[in-house]
Amino acid sequence: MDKKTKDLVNKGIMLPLMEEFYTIQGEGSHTGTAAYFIRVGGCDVGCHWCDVKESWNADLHPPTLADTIVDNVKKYTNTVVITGGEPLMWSMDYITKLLQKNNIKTHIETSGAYSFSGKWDWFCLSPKKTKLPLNECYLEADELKMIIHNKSDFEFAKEQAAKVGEKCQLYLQPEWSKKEKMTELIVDYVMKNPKWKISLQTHKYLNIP
Ligand SMILES: C[S@@+](CC[C@H](N)C(=O)[O-])C[C@H]1O[C@@H](n2cnc3c(N)ncnc32)[C@H](O)[C@@H]1O
Ligand SMILES: Nc1nc2[nH]cc(C(=O)O)c2c(=O)[nH]1
Ligand code: SF4
Ligand SMILES: [Mg+2]
Repeated sequence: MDKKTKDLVNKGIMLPLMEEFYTIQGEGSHTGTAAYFIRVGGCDVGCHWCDVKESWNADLHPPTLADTIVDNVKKYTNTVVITGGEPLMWSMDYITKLLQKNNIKTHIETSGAYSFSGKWDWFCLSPKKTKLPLNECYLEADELKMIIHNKSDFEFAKEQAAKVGEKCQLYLQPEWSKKEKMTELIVDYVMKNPKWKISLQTHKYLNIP
């Protein structure tokens, strides 16, 4: 990467773009809502069950101007979900300001493991044991989405819920490869602990991106 491109990526004016697609938000609070997804490359949180490991190496994804991405979004809808990889590895200030200037609602999917940036209409925090969220990210969470891969993840979910604000919505989502067993446990847990709700990866059941 030349120096000029590197500089633009550092400022968030360009982002390593893995893919962009118009689909239905499959998870969490906005499940069922049409949204344009922007998947940014780069992540070193290292979840062994991650369903987009191809995103991890940022060098494999071409630096793309945020202005070009926003022009694409405008053709489709008024809600964007920025995901990854780990979007907060990059400055989200430039792209989110530009999106909001164009009356596009900005949603993020993040582990919260990197410093907060951006202006968000919806902040979905999905903490990981391997690299915990920074305190500044807990404060921003509108939605806490805990992935349940084994029984001990319920205890981790409880600990993480103690760190978010009162208005934050709480979700338990079965890890896809363990979904039969974990969904059953989550159903039982939610009935006993009704402040939690269940989130399913509905796009995978629908066979859409
Ligand atoms: C691929 S991640 C990208 C955003 C960010 N790195 C994060 O983890 O929040 C998007 C969402 O998918 C969830 N996820 C990833 N792999 C999953 C799996 N195998 N089963 C269920 N959810 C998964 C993550 O926890 C996160 O909420
Ligand atoms: N339809 C759909 N909904 C999603 N919600 C969160 C996703 C993600 O990978 O961040 C995702 C995704 O990849 N597809
Ligand atoms: S933090 Fe997100 S993108 Fe990174 S490995 Fe975990 S699930 Fe995958
Ligand atoms: Mg996904």
